[in-house]
Amino acid sequence: MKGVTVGVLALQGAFREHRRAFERLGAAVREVRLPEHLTGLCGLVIPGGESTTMAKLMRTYGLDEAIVDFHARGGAIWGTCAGAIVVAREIEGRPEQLRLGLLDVKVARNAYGRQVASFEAEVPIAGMARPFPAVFIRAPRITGVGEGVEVLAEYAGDPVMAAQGRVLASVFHPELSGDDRVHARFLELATSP
Ligand SMILES: NC(=O)CC[C@H](N)C(=O)O
Repeated sequence: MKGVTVGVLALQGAFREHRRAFERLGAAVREVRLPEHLTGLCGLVIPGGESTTMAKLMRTYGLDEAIVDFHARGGAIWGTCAGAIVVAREIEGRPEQLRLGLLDVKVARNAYGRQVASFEAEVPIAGMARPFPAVFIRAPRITGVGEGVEVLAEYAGDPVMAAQGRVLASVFHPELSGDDRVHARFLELATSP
């Protein structure tokens, strides 16, 4: 994708892998560490990592408000795993945890249990011809979705990828599977009029 610059929040977590996936697709990537780094981007990825640490750092640098503004001005946002927690409206049992509330879903952190903390599954995604090799790492579970939310993929009866307007969330890690189809989907969303 020529002429497109997408941002990856680079405070903590798996941001380098996202960068490489977008670069394979021909997009330019900027690592975002301060509010001014959002200028001129069409989209921003909030990566996997540790959602409480990431949220604290976002607040420290003023990125929580800056990202909400960026979204209000038309920027696309994609949260993966911890990032999906950060964009959610509600975090079960943790009303005090900072989140952006951009996606009308309720999530439960680390909800896939200890013995299956990490696993891979072939997950069909709406609009994709072949299932996606989804890597789950201490993934949150989406336990509720609002009316305006479109569920794009499910695993074991739970939504694992969802969208609402220009916000996308996946509880798995597409940047770790070597399959760039979800990154391509996000670039389409971010560059659509
Ligand atoms: N791989 C991940 O991003 C895990 C998310 C992490 N368990 C959290 O709650 O923040």
